[in-house]
Amino acid sequence: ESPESSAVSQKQPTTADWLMSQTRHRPQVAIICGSGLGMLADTLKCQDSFAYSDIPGFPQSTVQGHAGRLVFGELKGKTCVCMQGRFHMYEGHSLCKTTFPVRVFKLLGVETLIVTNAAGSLADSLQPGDIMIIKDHVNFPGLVGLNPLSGPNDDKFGPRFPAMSGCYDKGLRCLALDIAKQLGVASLMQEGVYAMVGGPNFETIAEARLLHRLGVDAVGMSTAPEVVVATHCGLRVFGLSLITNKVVKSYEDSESVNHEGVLEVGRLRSHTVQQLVTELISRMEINNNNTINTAV
Ligand SMILES: O=P(O)(O)O[C@@H]1C[C@H](O)[C@@H](CO)O1
Ligand SMILES: Nc1nc2[nH]cnc2c(=O)[nH]1
Repeated sequence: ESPESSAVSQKQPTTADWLMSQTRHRPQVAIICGSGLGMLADTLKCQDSFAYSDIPGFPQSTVQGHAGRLVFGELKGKTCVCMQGRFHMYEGHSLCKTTFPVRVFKLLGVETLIVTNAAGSLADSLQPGDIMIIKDHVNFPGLVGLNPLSGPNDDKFGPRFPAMSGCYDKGLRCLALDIAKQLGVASLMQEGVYAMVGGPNFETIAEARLLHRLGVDAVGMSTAPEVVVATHCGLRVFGLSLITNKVVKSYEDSESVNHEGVLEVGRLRSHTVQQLVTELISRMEINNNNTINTAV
């Protein structure tokens, strides 16, 4: 992955410069929309939007429910950029490509990254339609060396060996729980541990049981690499998983999960997720000192 990661990282400044030449917006917050959650971009005012296919250097989305558009706009006094569609490892992208936009966001001056995803629940306390605030993650591909930071370290962005404890900002997690209470949706929300697996197949029953025993609350196929790259370059991160299905853990259970069902739960909960994210952005503090020197 090394020669590719260097080639990919050389394109990020070009992409960021191109975007800055096309829009007046200078985003402070970036949002990555999970499967079926692309409507988060609809709340942005004074939008400038770009198809991924028109952005120099940008990878392309191939998954249903991921429109493939980057939307800039204003939300409650903050400037935001929203990815309507993310990149997954199972689409055949290398991990440095799946996380390409995160460093572009850093170069644009973004300070806070909000990641959202659709996930299956392993915890008995999480039902379809619930929203899990991500407290921590298990990056299964990362544990075996499939890591977007593999290859030469780019010191401009961060250190060779970044710490990952505390990568989901505690202040934002508390704020989100507070907002959930005010919105009257606290019963839908709890904190938990997300695990990323490679996909694209959903879990076998034996795999589901293994994840459950390991203390995983919800499982999906994304997010962890984005959070690793974001944490490496000093972005503050908030993450939430919309629980779209229960992962089948019993041989007696005849139910099975499918992508259409995942998208459907996204549609059903879109309003609540939108309200939560909007309030969070409205109430979060921004420092505005997040620039890095990209001159090499
Ligand atoms: O992009 P996310 O992580 O929300 O997408 C999840 C995982 C798979 O891509 C898909 C399965 O339905 O949803
Ligand atoms: N791996 C995985 N990803 C999902 N995304 C939405 N539901 C699921 C699930 O049950 N398993």
